[in-house]
Amino acid sequence: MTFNILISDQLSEEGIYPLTQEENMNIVMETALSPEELEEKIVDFDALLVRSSTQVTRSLISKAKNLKIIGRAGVGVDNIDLDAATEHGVIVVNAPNGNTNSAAEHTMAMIMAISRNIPQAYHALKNHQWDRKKYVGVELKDKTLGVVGLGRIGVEVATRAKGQRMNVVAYDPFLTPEKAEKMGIGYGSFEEVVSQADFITVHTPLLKETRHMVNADAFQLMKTGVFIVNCARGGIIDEDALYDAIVSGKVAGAALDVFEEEPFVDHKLLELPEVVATPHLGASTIEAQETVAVDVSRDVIRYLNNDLVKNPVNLPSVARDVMTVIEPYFNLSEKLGAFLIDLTKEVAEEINISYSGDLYGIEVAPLTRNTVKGILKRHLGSSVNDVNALYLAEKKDITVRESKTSAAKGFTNLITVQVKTKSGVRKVSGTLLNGLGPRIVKVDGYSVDVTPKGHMVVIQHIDQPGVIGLVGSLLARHDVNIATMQVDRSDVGGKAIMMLTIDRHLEDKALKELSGLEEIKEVVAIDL
Ligand SMILES: NC(=O)c1ccc[n+]([C@@H]2O[C@H](COP(=O)([O-])OP(=O)(O)OC[C@H]3O[C@@H](n4cnc5c(N)ncnc54)[C@H](O)[C@@H]3O)[C@@H](O)[C@H]2O)c1
Ligand SMILES: O=C(O)[C@H](O)COP(=O)(O)O
Repeated sequence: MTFNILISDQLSEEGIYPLTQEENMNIVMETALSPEELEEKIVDFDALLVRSSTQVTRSLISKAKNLKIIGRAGVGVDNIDLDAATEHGVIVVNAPNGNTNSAAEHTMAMIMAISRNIPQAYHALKNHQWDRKKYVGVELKDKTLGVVGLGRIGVEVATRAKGQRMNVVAYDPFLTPEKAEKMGIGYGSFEEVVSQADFITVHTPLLKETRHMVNADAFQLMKTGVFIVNCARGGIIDEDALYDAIVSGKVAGAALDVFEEEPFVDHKLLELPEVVATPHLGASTIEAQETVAVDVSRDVIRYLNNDLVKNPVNLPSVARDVMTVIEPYFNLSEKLGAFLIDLTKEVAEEINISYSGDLYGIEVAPLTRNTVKGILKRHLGSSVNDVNALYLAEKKDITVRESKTSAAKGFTNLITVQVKTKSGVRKVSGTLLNGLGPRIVKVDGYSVDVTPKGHMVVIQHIDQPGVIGLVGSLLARHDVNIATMQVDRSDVGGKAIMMLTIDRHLEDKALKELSGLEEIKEVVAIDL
């Protein structure tokens, strides 16, 4: 089988050498495609290799019917819609180590450039101005460098700054006092770090939590005359707030390699003489480009040849033939988790997931992550993904157990999710029906048959004549159309369940009225 590989950003030719050596890889390099052209082109490709310039959007991924892997020749994956990739069963790999050194060196170059006005003085000299007075700088020795984000690059920058005899103080949620002591640096909260520093350099990824973390409030805390460096990601620093802080004299200078919107040719920050800038060159060295391209190329080859990849971003390392089998269950597994946690309305203390039938004997860890993601999303929002779902569950002291049985109670495959909360245990089972897609087939032991999608109402009631009619007419009074209805009971006149799918979200007023009916024990509205 031949695989089509599209390279849509400028990658090192030496770096993609491993790919070119594979007989079954057809490589196309097109680095000037518009987003529309890329969406048209991607249909035929099995792999897409990018740097930071290509925006790998949900729309692009949804058009990429054959796409199996996205390789990011670099670290930051904020240009890739990871959720969309995961949902479509597309694995994302990156090259997290290959450009660390180059980015750290570039950061040091920027710190040096700005402390001694080198770009400004050079520019003046090129314009025939010999001005020694204007470009008096400051020494780095004995100054404090505040490092925000002490990961791969942050550590390298801190180490180099110590070589310049700077004092280093860092903030990173994972930084322990022991690690700081071992590195010979100080540590503190974000506020403590930015208020102590003479130079501040950021090295976090761009996340919801880090977007504009250096904002007007942060500038308020800083020393007057502070220098700001960003060789990580545009958006970590609020550019408007930085502009104001430079104009007001709070910030003496800024060195920027990255920007909120890239690329650009005009930027208001560049009109300020205190700003030095490079066009996202942190990783642009011959060495880094070769290494990152080799790293992603090798992972693409591994994945397409059914081997485990080294640097997966959105999934645990799983062979492609396994992925192909479990991919159809992704939607079902997440929906079961989301459905169940909406049903309980409480925080999970324990999660048990059992896999039966066809799923016996298959690597199901990615499905477990996906289910846990569905459960945690209710309280933690979109910060949960397949990569961090189990980690976050552990952090919240939620026990996650996975089990398998070959018998699937009459179904060819069955996933049962059980959640223990402080009020008790609830469970839901789902199956993937051949050709018909996912179905919820059991809720708390009652049999149902519902597609886990859209707006639902789950009603626990007493099995007696007239209840269905009451529910139907109450919903009709609220202009809620019932699309489907399922009923099951424990025994005649005993406990029963009614599961409705409706055409729109059930408002609180109707929900309250339903809950007020004597025959009804519990009503829950669920939107999946
Ligand atoms: N300019 C360039 O060309 C270039 C080159 C390489 C990397 N980068 C960027 O540099 C950044 C760092 O890369 P890396 O390889 O060191 O990543 P990394 O994952 O090794 O380190 C990131 C660190 O940030 C920390 N962090 C996360 N949220 C934080 C928060 N709210 N506050 C403080 N710290 C937080 C993490 O704990 C982690 O230690 C990334 O944004 C990457 O995309 C830019
Ligand atoms: O995150 C990264 O690896 C850097 O920002 C490099 O991006 P680039 O590959 O577009 O130079």
